[in-house]
Amino acid sequence: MTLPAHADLDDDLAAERRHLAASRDALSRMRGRAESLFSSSADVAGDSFAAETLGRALSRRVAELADDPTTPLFFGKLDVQDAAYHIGRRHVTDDAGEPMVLDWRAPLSQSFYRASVRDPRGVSTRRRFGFVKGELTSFEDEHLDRGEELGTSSRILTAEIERPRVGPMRDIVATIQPEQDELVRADLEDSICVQGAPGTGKTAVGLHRAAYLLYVHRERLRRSGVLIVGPNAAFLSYISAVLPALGEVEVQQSTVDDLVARVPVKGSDSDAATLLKHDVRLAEVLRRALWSRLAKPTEPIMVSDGSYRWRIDAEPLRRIVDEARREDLPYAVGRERVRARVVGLLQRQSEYRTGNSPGEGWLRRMAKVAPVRDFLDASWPAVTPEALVVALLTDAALLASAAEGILTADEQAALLWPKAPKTPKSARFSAADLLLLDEAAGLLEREASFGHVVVDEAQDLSPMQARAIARRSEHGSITLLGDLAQGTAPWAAAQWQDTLTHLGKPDATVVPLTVGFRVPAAVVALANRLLPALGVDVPEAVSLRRDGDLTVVGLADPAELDAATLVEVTAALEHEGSVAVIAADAAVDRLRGHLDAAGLTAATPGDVDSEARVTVVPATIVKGLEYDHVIVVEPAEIVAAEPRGLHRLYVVLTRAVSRLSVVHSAPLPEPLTV
Ligand SMILES: Nc1ncnc2c1ncn2[C@@H]1O[C@H](COP(=O)(O)OP(=O)(O)OP(=O)(O)O)[C@@H](O)[C@H]1O
Repeated sequence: MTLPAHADLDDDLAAERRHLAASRDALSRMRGRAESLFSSSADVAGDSFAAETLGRALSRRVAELADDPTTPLFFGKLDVQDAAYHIGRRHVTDDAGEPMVLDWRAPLSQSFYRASVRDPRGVSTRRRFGFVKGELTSFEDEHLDRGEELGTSSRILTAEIERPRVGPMRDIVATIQPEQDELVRADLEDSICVQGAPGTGKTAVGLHRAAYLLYVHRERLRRSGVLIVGPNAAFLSYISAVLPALGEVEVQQSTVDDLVARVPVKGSDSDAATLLKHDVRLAEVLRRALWSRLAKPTEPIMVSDGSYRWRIDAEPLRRIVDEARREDLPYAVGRERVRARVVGLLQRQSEYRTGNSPGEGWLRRMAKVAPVRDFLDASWPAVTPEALVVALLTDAALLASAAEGILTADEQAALLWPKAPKTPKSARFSAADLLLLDEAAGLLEREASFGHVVVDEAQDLSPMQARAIARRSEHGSITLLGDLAQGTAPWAAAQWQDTLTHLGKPDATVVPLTVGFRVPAAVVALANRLLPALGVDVPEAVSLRRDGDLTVVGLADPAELDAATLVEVTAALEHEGSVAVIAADAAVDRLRGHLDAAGLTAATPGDVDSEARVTVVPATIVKGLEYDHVIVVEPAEIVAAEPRGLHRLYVVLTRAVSRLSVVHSAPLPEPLTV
């Protein structure tokens, strides 16, 4: 890289700062215009509905144009032929509508992420800016036309990756890497599955992909919606600021549990029942139980409309039911189809007899008369998801016939409730029952489909959870993000193909990410010792980070654990950045109490606004999170706490951005000691 003379550098920097100041002014004028439109929207819109719609659009626009003074408006510049383009978080135009900053998602901006010496895409110079709290402080040029390319040795990239973490997750628009960019900008039609070791940027890629797709397919995706699914509330709040920072304020973020929460959870299950309810075989059992409700019509329908009597024989009724069944419609839709065809037959008889077409009112009345209703209730009875699930879990004979050849007698016994509720509505459903209810609802009626769904930590999806997501992405595409080595659920996937099939996207490509941006090499090396014991075939991560520290504190006496943890926490607080104590769930309260007694009030994960620098995190909810300094307390206890404890430990050990301390009194789990 050639360094320009000092004076030129200073001139350049001064010019860039002027451009930044001018862009900030321009953005503030754009926002001012949007605000004044917003405040007058009630006067210009014709009616209250239009005013509301317009008002919503404009207030969204105002929110999108918010300027965060602590983040730079642009982070890069491209010289392409004779023109220069600044690349930033959103478009900024001057009063004449000329671009001052290009949105990072614009087609031209792609070159910022992808241009290389081998494929310069017309770019002669790429400039990256260094910022401190929104102030432009430096830049770094790559003259691609002179064969200069920094790749991952860029000083600005390194600084960004090594920057201490505080608060919630931040966007990575300034430093998206070429292999990440390919995923971010994949076509809306493409469903992709990203297998990546811890800290390779899967979450970051998923969120940026959502923002990118919303930019390119704004209208379409605003109508159908974009959904982000994450493992728990703490994780969702950790990532919640990323999309708004990119100007996207309308993306729904949810856990799978919340997605299917049609009734409150009041009951619980045995482990065996839980496993079964997450098992894909239950989908078929439910399907059979539902359709077994159909009964062949044996009686004719006789209807009188006041003037005439009509009759439909059992035979044509049987035909109607059989035909509708063959059409493979959702159950409730099929029922309405049958009703409409019966009314159609009555209508034809009426036309034949009277020579006139009956009116709308007559048709509506016929659809509801008692004989038609009775016929439907007998041969295609109405049912709610609650009623179907309760029937299946309380009626041994129904379960036996629906599960024949699918579930063993023991499995059926594990599912049956000891006592039937008074009514389906009063049933005490468990968390796993919600999946059955959702499956049942999907058999009855089609779910509205999102345009795109991003699923994070997807290795933990059970088949039935995957099906719940499939129903919500039937007409859209998905981005599946995960790491088979981090699978901790009892049903965690051993290979992606099964999950993709349950998601209804068997043809999605599985793309690996292997460059680690979080965990320092020394810590990765420790965690990787667990990999052979995890029973999955995944590529190891290669850490970009050479810095970082690993300390192992072995104690003779378990009574010293808390005090030793406090010593590590106190030492960690000497450094900048966040500190987490991660321990087996059962040890969390004890450790928190000990820190508290020493005057250190720790935050809980998910409390992103907390002032506290130390967070005590139960091992079971630390997935997806990261902290500068992590103190892992008693790994053996974390492993012993659950069947897939080694996988959990792998997750726990890979949360550290800079430093990891392991404090233990029990022997370290075997794979770590080799
Ligand atoms: N291109 C990049 N530039 C700068 N930072 C990056 C880049 N890619 C990822 N990071 C950072 O690396 C860290 C890890 O990223 P992320 O959480 O997305 O990884 P992950 O693969 O989802 O990890 P896990 O498997 O543990 O959930 C984050 O702090 C993220 O901001």
